[in-house]
Amino acid sequence: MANRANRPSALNAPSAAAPEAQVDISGTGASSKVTATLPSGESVEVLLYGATVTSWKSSGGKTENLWLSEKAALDGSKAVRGGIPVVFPVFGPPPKSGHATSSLPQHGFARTSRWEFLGKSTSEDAVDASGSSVKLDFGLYSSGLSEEARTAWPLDFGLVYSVTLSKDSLSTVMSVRNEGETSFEFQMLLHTYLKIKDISKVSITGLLGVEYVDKVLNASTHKQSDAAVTITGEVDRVYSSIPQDTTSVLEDGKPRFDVVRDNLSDTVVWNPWTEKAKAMGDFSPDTGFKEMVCVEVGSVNGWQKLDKGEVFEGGQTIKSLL
Ligand SMILES: O=P(O)(O)OC[C@H]1O[C@@H](O)[C@H](O)[C@@H](O)[C@@H]1O
Repeated sequence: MANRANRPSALNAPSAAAPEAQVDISGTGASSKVTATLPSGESVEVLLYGATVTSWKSSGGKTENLWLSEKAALDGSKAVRGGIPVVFPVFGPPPKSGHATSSLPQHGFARTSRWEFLGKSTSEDAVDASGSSVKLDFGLYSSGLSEEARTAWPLDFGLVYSVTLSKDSLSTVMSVRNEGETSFEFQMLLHTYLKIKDISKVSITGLLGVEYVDKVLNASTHKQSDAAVTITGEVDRVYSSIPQDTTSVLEDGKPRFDVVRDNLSDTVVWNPWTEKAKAMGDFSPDTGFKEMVCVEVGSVNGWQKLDKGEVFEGGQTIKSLL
């Protein structure tokens, strides 16, 4: 797992001849964010609140790949509507009672907690000497939780979330460590809002034959029988135990994104469509649902269990294929 001991490193430390990625910290308090830019112009922006990736630009900085609501709260007052909110330790509404997560809000506390920036990694495999990739690490520990979250989930854990920007891809990987005496169970998910041009031209592949729970149809279970998922109304599906690693998003039949899962077997496909979009106060514009689709990788079918000292690591690499 990513190790706290070898960070933080010096920001923008001078290196040999090759140009390095630029890493800047800006803003104050809950609005603090870390921005990394490669010498070739690609960039990523991460709000410390929730360690939420709010922007990822590829093609030399010309193409924004993530959808962010015009009314997303970026001041730490609520979870960000857009980008990549981190869901932990429970996905969706928690079990009503009888589970350690039962007193938590929907999607847990990671997306509404202030994370620590641990630094940019300087190890050779993490930061390409040519400046073509840079890895940023963020940490959240039980000691850093609000009193409310700590009371609701009084377990000792450490999360390290690594965001690696490369020329045409972004990797976001979470490491969960049990730092207490007691075992705990959790779910995690990376709630990625992909920016697309026109939802009517989007198809999603890589899910054929996979079972899913349809939250729009009373949580009934179905099997994906079409090779491509198209979206013509509200969609909220939890695909589980997916054998293939890659879920692809195509626009107009052309590959737009590949979302590659790493040690995570589930994927949620979500689009709120007209009514739900309108009903969300922080979803803007109302027609924004035409320009986004959430493809959310995670471990949300059942629970991951960690005993004392154990670590779980899982994440995604998203490739922008323009
Ligand atoms: O409004 P929230 O809490 O950010 O959740 C947004 C959506 O997140 C998705 O992951 C869920 O499957 C949906 O059911 C939910 O509506």
